[in-house]
Amino acid sequence: MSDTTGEPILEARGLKKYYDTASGFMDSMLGRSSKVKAVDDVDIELYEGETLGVVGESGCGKTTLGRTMLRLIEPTDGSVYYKGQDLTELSSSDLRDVRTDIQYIFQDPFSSLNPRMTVGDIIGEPLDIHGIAEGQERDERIYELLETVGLNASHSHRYPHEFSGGQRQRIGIARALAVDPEVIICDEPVSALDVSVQAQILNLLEDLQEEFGLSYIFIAHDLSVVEHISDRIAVMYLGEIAETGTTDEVFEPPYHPYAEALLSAIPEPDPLWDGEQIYLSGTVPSPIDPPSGCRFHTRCPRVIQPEEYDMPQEEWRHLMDFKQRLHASDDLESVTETVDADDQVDLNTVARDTLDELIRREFDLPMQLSDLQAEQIFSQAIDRLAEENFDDARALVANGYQSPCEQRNPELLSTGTTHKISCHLYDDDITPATSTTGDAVADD
Ligand SMILES: Nc1ncnc2c1ncn2[C@@H]1O[C@H](COP(=O)(O)OP(=O)(O)OP(=O)(O)O)[C@@H](O)[C@H]1O
Repeated sequence: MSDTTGEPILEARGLKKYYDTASGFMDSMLGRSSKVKAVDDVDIELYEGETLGVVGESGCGKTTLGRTMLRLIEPTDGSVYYKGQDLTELSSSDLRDVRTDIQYIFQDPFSSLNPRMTVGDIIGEPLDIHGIAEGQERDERIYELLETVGLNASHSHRYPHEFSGGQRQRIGIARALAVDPEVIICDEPVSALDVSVQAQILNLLEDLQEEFGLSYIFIAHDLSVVEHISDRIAVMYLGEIAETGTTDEVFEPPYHPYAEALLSAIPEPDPLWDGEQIYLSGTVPSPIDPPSGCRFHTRCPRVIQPEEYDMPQEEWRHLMDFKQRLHASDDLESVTETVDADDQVDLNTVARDTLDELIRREFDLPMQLSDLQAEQIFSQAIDRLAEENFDDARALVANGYQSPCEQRNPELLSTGTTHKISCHLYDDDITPATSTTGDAVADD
């Protein structure tokens, strides 16, 4: 178990990585580029001997965070401290020395090993690069490493294609161990493997941690993978940290609504979640133009209603979905894309009331919204859409249905000594229609 009272062994402060999407010289010259905000102002700490799980859906920036921390990718801004030393300020030769202390295990054991090298040379390469051992000593070290990760010394003469996925990941682990590191960043090391093999690799990593006193950052898209291996967890969403705390804190209320949804998606028979699975609207938005305010508001089941409204939470979520679809649509086909395909209505000649019904069906809204003011706005927006006046419909909905969550980015707020959540539900300045207390929020 880690000691989180001392200084972190590895720490990111205000770390940012914005990728430039300009595809060539002309794009750059003409200013035709935009920034992919893959990691956006992230603070995390890794303490000695602990495992920090970093979790989030595909595209949330986990790999970019892991690689930027080791400067395999250059950060755009911010600092990474290893034992107090800022890695972003090191020259490449000083950085090479530090790289023996911090190693990286890649997600895909199939592509991360050079197919033309023997296993012995793959594991021996870091020994050569860092001048750690040569000749007989090098061979012995390779045999020892192979045995440490559960393979045989005789495997050193074989090639990667002769091994299974789990065995290849063991080879990747042996290569990382060769330089006697202190920290290993494990980037989804088991997600390409069968479930039974996953457990073996996780056990191996845990055994190695104990034997060598290693500290891990363990990246995964699934909370169930990090549940047993992590001392602490950071949940990432669209380049930012949504929630962080000890594993127990993250697995218990109060929850960030995103973490809660990930938790509810853990397949049976995990006893930690006994509610229904929470389904999120849509997919992760583009990090080129992330949503305003809280980045999760476009999908959040608990997105806060304006104080003047009083309607069931699900209805409000569906109204927000309608608003977002309208924002991105220029024709009625896109607004009614699901029901339209079923009904084959001619939208060029559709009657206003039929359109009203189609849109309510598309967004699972009742024929009369629970809140009178919200209903009036909806009805006026349908009038405008029936006239194909998209601009006015969009403006009505944009002004009428505004969540406090869209207006400013929530801070990471402490809800316990080590537990932090970035969500306006826990922000005293904002009064949601539902209760603000953690347990009440989590249990309804
Ligand atoms: N070299 C690059 N150039 C431009 N955009 C990139 C680059 N690498 C990653 N991205 C984008 O940055 C965002 C974060 O990607 P990243 O791979 O870090 O996420 P992730 O959470 O690790 O996802 P996955 O689990 O799929 O690897 C994504 O939108 C991705 O498309």
